[in-house]
Amino acid sequence: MSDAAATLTDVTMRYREHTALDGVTTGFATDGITGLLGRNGAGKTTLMQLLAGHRVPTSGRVRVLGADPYEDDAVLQQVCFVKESQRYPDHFRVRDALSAAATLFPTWDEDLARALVADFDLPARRPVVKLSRGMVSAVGITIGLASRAPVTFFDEPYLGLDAVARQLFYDRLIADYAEQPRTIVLSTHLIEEISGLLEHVVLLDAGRVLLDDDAERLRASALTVTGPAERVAALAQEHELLTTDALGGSARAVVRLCRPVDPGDLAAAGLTVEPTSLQQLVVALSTRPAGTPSAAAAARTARPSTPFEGATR
Ligand SMILES: Nc1ncnc2c1ncn2[C@@H]1O[C@H](COP(=O)(O)OP(=O)(O)OP(=O)(O)O)[C@@H](O)[C@H]1O
Repeated sequence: MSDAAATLTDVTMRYREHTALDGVTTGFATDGITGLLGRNGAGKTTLMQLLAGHRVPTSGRVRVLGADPYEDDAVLQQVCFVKESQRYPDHFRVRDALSAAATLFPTWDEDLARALVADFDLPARRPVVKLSRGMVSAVGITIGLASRAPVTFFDEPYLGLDAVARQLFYDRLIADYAEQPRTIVLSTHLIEEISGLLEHVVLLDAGRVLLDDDAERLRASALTVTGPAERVAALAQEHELLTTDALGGSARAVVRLCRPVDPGDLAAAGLTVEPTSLQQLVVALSTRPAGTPSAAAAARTARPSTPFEGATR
C-alpha cells in the first residue's frame, strides 16, 4: 500500500511457544478507517501493540509514519492507542486523565474533548476508579478522538457501553473523521454495527491475514443464494463456496464471487439471491476449517451425499 501510514512486513510475533502473528504483511492507509476483524485470539491486539510501539516483533518490519515506532517519541506522540482495558492511576479523576492525554498529544483538541465529555455525560471530577465500565470506555473514546492523532487505534473500545453511547461514538467518529481524515484502525466484534463506517477491512485468523480489501468491494463480493441444490452447486463450483445448508432438494449457500454475475441469469436458473453482509462474510470465512480448499475444488470432491451431488457446470 503506497499511501500507508502504518505497515507490517512479514511480521511474526511469538510469545514463548505461541505464535500470535505469523508472517503478517499489511498496511493501513494514511486517510482511512479500517476494521481489524477476527475471532478471539486472532492477533488483533498484538498487531496494534506492535504498531503502537508497545512491543517488538520476533521478526519482520514494523513502520509507522516512516519509522520503527518502538521507543521513537517523535512517532509515538502521533499515535494514540485506545485499549480495551486501559488502566489509569488510582487517584486520577476524569479530568486528570484528559489533562494527561492533552500533554501527550500535540494535536489534542480541547474543544472536542469538552464536547465529548458532555455528549457522554462524563463526571469530570469523579475518580476514574469509581466510574462504571461503560463510562471508563467513554473516557478512552474521548481521548482517542480528541487526541486527533494522525494514527489512532481503537481496540474494542466500547466494553460496557450501551447501544446509545456506541451510536454516539460512531456518529462522532465519522463526523470528526470527515473534518480531519487520518488513519483510524478499529478492532471490534460488533461487525454489523460498524460495517457502514469501514472503508477497508483486514481480517486476521490464527495470526494470519485472511482478507485485506476495500470494504465496498468485499460487500459486493459475496452472495447468499437459495434454490435447487444442483443449481446452487453449479454456481458454487464456478466461484468460491463459503458455507452451505441443505434443505431437501434445495440448498442455501454463501458464495464468494470470482467475477461479476448477471442477476438475470441467476433468476432464470431459479436462484434467489440476497446480499451477504460483511458480518456473514467474516463469519463464513473465519469458520471454514483450516486448509479448506477453494470451493471449486471442494465441490469437485464433494461426497455423493452432499446437496451438490450431480452438480453440472
Ligand atoms: N503476553 C502474552 N503472552 C502469551 N500469549 C499471549 C500474550 N498476549 C497475547 N497472547 C496470545 O496471542 C494470541 C493473540 O492474542 P491477541 O490478544 O492479540 O488476540 P485478539 O485478536 O486481540 O483477541 P480478542 O479478540 O480476544 O481480544 C492469543 O492466543 C493470546 O493468548
